[in-house]
Amino acid sequence: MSPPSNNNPAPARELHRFLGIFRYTRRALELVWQTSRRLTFGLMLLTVVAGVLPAVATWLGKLIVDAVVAAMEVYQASGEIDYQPLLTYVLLEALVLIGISAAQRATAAHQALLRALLGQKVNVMILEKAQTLSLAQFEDSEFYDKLTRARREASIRPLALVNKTFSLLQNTISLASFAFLLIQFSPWALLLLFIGALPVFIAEAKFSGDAFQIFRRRSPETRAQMYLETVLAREDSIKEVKLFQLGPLLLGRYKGIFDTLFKEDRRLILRRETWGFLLGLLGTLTFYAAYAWVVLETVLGKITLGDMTMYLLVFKQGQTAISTCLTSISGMYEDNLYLSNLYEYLEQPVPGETGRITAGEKPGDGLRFEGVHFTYPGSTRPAVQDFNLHLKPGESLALVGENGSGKTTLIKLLTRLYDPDQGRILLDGTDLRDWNPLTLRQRIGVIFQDFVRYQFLVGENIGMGDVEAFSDQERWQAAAESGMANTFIDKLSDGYQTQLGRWFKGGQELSGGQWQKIALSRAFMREKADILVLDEPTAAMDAEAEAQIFEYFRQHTLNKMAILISHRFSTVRMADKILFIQGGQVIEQGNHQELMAADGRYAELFNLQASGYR
Ligand SMILES: Nc1ncnc2c1ncn2[C@@H]1O[C@H](COP(=O)(O)OP(=O)(O)OP(=O)(O)O)[C@@H](O)[C@H]1O
Repeated sequence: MSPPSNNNPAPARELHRFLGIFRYTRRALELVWQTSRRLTFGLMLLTVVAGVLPAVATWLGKLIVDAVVAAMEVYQASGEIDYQPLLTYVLLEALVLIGISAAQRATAAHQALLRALLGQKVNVMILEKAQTLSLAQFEDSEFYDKLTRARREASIRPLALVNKTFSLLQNTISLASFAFLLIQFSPWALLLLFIGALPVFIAEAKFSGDAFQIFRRRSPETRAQMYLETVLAREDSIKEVKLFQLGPLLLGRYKGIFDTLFKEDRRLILRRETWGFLLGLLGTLTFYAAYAWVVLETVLGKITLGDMTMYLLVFKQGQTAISTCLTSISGMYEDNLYLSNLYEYLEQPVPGETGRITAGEKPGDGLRFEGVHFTYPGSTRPAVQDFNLHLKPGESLALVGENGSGKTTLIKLLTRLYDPDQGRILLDGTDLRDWNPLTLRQRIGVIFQDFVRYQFLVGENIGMGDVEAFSDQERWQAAAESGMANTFIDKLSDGYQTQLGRWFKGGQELSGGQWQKIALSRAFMREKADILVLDEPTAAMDAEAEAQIFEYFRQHTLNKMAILISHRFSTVRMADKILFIQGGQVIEQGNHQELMAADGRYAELFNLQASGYR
């Protein structure tokens, strides 16, 4: 926020801030217009019709009363009654009221259709944007807040804003037509109408601004509540919650957050409504002042009885129109504030992946890490330091080291989920940053330790490894054989067509090791990739299965580069090259024999594990 300046007094600044927030109205209108021109146009037309008709009805009311008075006079003088004009006016008024009701229904239908279309459009925009963002952005809690807020609120807000804009337009038209009628009584009456409404308007604007500030400020608490809801009611956490009896503890936290938020809400609601009532009283007082004035003028014979009914109605409806306008404006202000969040998210700068190279300068050179350093955003400790490596096609590499030593981070750098802070990574002699990101990703196949368990068919879960062969059943089977998943898949009720997971009807849950075999098969789908990485996806398998898988993996990757991360030294020993990593740095390297001969950390841990198996 800019510091207050002396020549810009506080109320002016407040007003500027208030008006500035309306800048999203135009964008919301554009969005709605792009969603459906026909529906938006229909809505506009209906708005104008619904805006004019109430004044017409009021005016017809006056004509009816005056015609009644005239007819009564004629009847008293001549004993005759002329029904014709009276019935015509009554019929006309009935038609106008039918018109108003039809316009209201049609508006509701247009709004409902637009809401559905717009909700879908905004959600797709949010999800498409998510595809362009970097992993770092997803891991940034502030950014994640923005995304959550955008998803939660924004799909309904644009239409709400447009509806309010139209309602404002409609009421302004009504108000103009009422003003046209009222000004014939007295311009002062018109002024009175507006002055009466002003205090409520100011209060509304202030309080809706406060409400949004609260909403924005408490976003971390709201997220904490959402998280607790997930933990308390999701299949993957409920096991622990039950067994550790965490329910009351977590529910207590959940309620605690609500109580704090509620106190703040209550204060705001009470202040808002009390001030609304007090300032609204001013409106009521002005109405009755006008009432007395109109009545007096009628008694003095300056206006007719029909005029009196009309002016009173105009004044009353005018007040309602003004207060609806004000509610619309303060609602629009609120919607605009929420939309600002959606646009902040949509306009989040996308990391520029500008590389175009599709073939390296030195084909066949393989992979090189040269003096690579990397620290995670927001962290002070480097996760990778001065890392050097050369891996040639046909070689296999194993990364070993304690938890948190930086192994996964190296893979994230290799796959460009992050870029190094210093140094560079080369593939076939060309910096990864110069490679076309799509070509690069096609050359790499990775299964992370937290691979995704897609709640899809078994075959599709494997097919995910190569989108071009997503539905290719023969390829699924070949990959499943390599990943050693075929034996248990054949025993499933629908084989490769079995639905996995518990989210959908008939879904079957697999064991941890079985899921890992599915993930491995997914890696084997990636036939075109020449760098294959397995980041501990075999931890849940028995040692024999893991050793078998790696043997198979090695045979299938003869001309490729294979990188595996494992805490099992019995498997690691098979690799051509082994790097022992500690604190993001290589402390020992060589093949198994060399490292054993060196008798360092590797040898120590290898012997420790081997003695465990004895
Ligand atoms: N997204 C992240 N943001 C910030 N720091 C991170 C992030 N991921 C990992 N780290 C930190 O970076 C360091 C290296 O983590 P990394 O995941 O690379 O370890 P690892 O060797 O793969 O461990 P493990 O054997 O447990 O899988 C750790 O200190 C960790 O706390």
